[in-house]
Amino acid sequence: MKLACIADDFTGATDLANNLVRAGMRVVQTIGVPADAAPVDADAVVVALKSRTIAATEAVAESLAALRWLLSLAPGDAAPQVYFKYCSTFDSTAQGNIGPVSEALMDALGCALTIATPAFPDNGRSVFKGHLFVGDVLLSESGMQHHPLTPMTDPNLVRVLQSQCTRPVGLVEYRTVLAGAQAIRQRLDALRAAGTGLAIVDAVTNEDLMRIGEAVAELPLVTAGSGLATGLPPRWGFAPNEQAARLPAVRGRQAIVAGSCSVMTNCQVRAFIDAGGAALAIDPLRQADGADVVGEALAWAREHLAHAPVLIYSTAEAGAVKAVQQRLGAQHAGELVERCLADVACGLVELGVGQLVVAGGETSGACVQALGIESLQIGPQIDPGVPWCHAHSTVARGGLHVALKSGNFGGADFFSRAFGVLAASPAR
Ligand SMILES: Nc1ncnc2c1ncn2[C@@H]1O[C@H](COP(=O)(O)OP(=O)(O)O)[C@@H](O)[C@H]1O
Ligand SMILES: O=C(O)[C@@H](O)C(=O)COP(=O)(O)O
Repeated sequence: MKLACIADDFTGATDLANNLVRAGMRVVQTIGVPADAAPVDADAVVVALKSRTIAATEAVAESLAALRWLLSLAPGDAAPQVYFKYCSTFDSTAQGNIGPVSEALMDALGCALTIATPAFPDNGRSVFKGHLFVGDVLLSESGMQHHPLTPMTDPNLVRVLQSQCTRPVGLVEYRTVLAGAQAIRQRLDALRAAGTGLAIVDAVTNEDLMRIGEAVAELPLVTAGSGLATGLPPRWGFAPNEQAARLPAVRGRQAIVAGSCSVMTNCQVRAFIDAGGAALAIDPLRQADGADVVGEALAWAREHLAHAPVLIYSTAEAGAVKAVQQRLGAQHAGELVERCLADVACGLVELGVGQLVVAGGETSGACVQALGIESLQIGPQIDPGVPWCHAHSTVARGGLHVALKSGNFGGADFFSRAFGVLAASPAR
């Protein structure tokens, strides 16, 4: 194993695994920390946690448990590089968890300095002078300022990360990144010598990520979005390999469950409905008042599933989310809706759904856990950062194809296009 990865949510984990697979690595992705330490035959292992929005102390404990399990797979001198994956929009709360988890991993690995590189150019995330851009706008103007759980109101990542860390946070500026791997290494050495613990690294293009990937070969720990994963595999001689994308043959009905309230998911829900798709909205306030929202949704789905994909969604615009949160509290509203959509996902699978798209990171975490999925095999990419996967599930006898879509990923027609991509890709 060359790379031991810990991802702070489930969509992020498949995003990372997807980039590694496309770069030619054999990847095993587990859901949570497995109970045993059976040998794993893979070049990279990704442990998916649901630790992005939980208390920082719990996120640290879970991440360290994942680290211990990963390192137990590779005893002796062959220590893999450790990769802490978080969101390309640096999603975090005022308490963390990017800073506390990064520092705990540094302590555990005896790592004096690590990098923080959320850039993912294929999805329009770039970092320049420490500021994160989503497409053409700053993070804080991208819609992420309204995120239900992790509103991002400051685009200056040095400042954001510093507020979560005890160690000093520095910056590797773009002109250094452009100058190449040696210049980046020298800058990192200088920062380490000056006592800096974590360095935000500017990156705008995939070539930048290649240079950074080469420069960080000696670091025991890197922290990043999934973009950096494209820059690491060439170092070990891996090259792109399409064979890695073959999954078992498709079966079953098609459904989408959406709990993301991100700008792009709102747009995708609208596009699906405008194209005549069968869609049903979940009302969190009716659910809070005790209505059988799950039962109603499944009764509706039973009527529509035979004909085409169905969409069941709680996705709403910022104003509507705020109104729900004012009545229920942000945390409680989030948990309530996640529980509801997880029950809906299980019910859909019991109704014969074999191809399931879930939109939203926390939502995916809740659904995947409820479906009793322990590991995922990565298949063909639908859009950058979102692959189809295949999983064994305690609810789906015969296996399940799932696509876990990060809130802001995918084109506007993602929901209608996703199933065609799966049908068109050669099966194993
Ligand atoms: N209508 C709604 N009102 C309030 N909260 C909601 C609503 N719909 C979804 N949520 C919650 O918002 C959060 C969205 O987060 P997530 O699923 O990670 O999406 P994203 O990928 O966009 O970050 C979840 O906790 C979800 O339960
Ligand atoms: O890095 C990314 O942007 C994604 O992999 C990711 O983590 C997105 O999180 P959600 O939007 O919460 O799904």
